[in-house]
Amino acid sequence: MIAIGCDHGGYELKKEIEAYLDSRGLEYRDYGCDSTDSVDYPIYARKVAHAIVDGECEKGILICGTGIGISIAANKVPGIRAALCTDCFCAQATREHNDANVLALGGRVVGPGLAIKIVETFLDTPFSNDERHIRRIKLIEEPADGE
Ligand SMILES: O=C(CO)[C@H](O)[C@H](O)[C@H](O)COP(=O)(O)O
Repeated sequence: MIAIGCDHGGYELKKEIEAYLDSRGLEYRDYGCDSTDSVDYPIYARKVAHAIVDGECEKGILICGTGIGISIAANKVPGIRAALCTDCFCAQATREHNDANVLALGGRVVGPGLAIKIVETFLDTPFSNDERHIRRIKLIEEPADGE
């Protein structure tokens, strides 16, 4: 299950991404917002982040105007690794290296065609399970003694 959320700056792109997920038969839960009326992105970032850390969803997609504010807010929730991506190289790398569990996008930055390729890459790329990447991800949550 994929958790998806946005603010008003990401609403239109969210609907495009949902149509793509529907076309692939991928299940998702929409945590809002529900229109282009102005709202506050941290609320939706937290809803999606908690859906993941509480185990309701495996991955999340968050969209605001730039993707910046909503990714900063999501990354405040322990266990969330939200990656703001503007290209497919970063989407692939953040899955392989960071085991990112949230993709953040800017609805005012990337067009729907590129955004959907980024979503596809993010969802279809597995974590590498490489020892060095596992070690670094653990260090994000639990810094080593003396740091
Ligand atoms: O938080 C953001 C920037 O980091 C998002 O892009 C928001 O969508 C943006 O700030 C909203 O701006 P608005 O002028 O209130 O539409």
